[in-house]
Amino acid sequence: MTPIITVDNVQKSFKKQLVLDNITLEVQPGNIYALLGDNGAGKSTLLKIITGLLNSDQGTVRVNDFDVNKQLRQIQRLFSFSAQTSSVDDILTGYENLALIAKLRHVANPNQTATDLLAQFKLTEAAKKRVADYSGGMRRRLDLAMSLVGNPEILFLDEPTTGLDPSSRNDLWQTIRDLKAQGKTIFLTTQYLEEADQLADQVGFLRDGKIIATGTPQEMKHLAGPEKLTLTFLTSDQLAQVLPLLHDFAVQTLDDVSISVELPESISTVLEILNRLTVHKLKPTTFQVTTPSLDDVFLKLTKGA
Ligand SMILES: Nc1ncnc2c1ncn2[C@@H]1O[C@H](COP(=O)(O)OP(=O)(O)OP(=O)(O)O)[C@@H](O)[C@H]1O
Repeated sequence: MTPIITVDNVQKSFKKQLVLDNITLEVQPGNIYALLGDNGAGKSTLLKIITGLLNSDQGTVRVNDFDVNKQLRQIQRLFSFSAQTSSVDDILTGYENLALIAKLRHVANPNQTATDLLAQFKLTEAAKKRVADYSGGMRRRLDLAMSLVGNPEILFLDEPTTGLDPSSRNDLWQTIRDLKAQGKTIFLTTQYLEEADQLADQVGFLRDGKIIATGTPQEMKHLAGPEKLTLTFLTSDQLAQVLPLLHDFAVQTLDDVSISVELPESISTVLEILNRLTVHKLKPTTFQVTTPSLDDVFLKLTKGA
C-alpha cells in the first residue's frame, strides 16, 4: 500500500542544538501512528514540520504524495492539526466555537456542522456552556471536534490526552478508535507507553531527536525479549526436583520456591514444560505467562543512556 505520510531524512536544528536527526518514517492510510517520546524529545517539532508549520533544514515530507514544503496549498484541506495548546476560545460556548471555525473554513452548513459534531463528541448538553466552564476532558473532546470541521482525512494530534484523568483518557482513546473506524489516518504524539499500546498500529520511539525503534506494539514488545512463564511450588525441595527437568530451558530462579522460564515458542513451550512436570507429579501452586510491556521495551532501549 502507498503510504499517506512519508518523512524522509528530516533534520532540524535550533541554533546549534540538533533537535531532529535524520528522521525517516511512513504512515499507511487508515492507521494510527504514535510518536512516543519524553519531554523535549522533538515530537512537536516533527509534527510542525510534517504539517508545514515549520521548515526542516534537510529532508522531505510528503502527504498524499504532495511535497509539504512546495505544495502545502494542495493538501491543507486534507488534514488538521490539533496542537498541545487548545485552539478553543474560552469566552465562547462549545457551539459558538464550532460554528465559528466552520464559517472560517467555508463549510457548507456551519450551524448544522456544529450541532452534528457536538452530538458526535457527546457535548450536546454542554453546547450552550462557555468553554471556560468545561472540564479538561470536555475541552479535549471539543478540540478534537474542532479538528474535524471540514472532514479532513488525516488528523495530527499533539499529546491529545496529556493532563487528563484516567477516565477521561479512556473516553478519548475510544473517540480516537472511533475516528480510525471511520477511516481517518491519525498521527499522534504521546509520552504514555500505554497510550501507544492501546491505540497505535505503528509506534516510533523518538529519543534525543532520533527514532530509536519502530514497529507495531507487538513487534516492539519482542525487542524486550520473549514471553516468560513464572512457576511457584509449595516447597524448595519440589523446586530442586524441577530444575534438572528444565535444564534445556533458560530458567531464572526468583526465590526459594519460584522460577521464571523464557518461552521462545509461547504456548507450545508452556505445554512442554507442564508435560514434564506432570510426568514427575510435580504440580506448581501457581503459574503465570507474562508478556513484556512497552515499558520493558523502553527500559531496554534506554538502558545505560
Ligand atoms: N522554536 C524553538 N526555538 C528553539 N528551540 C526550540 C524551539 N522549539 C523547540 N525547541 C527545542 O527543541 C527540543 C525539542 O522540543 P519539542 O517541543 O519538539 O519536544 P517535545 O518532544 O514535543 O516535548 P514536549 O512534550 O515537552 O512538548 C527542546 O529542547 C526544545 O527546547
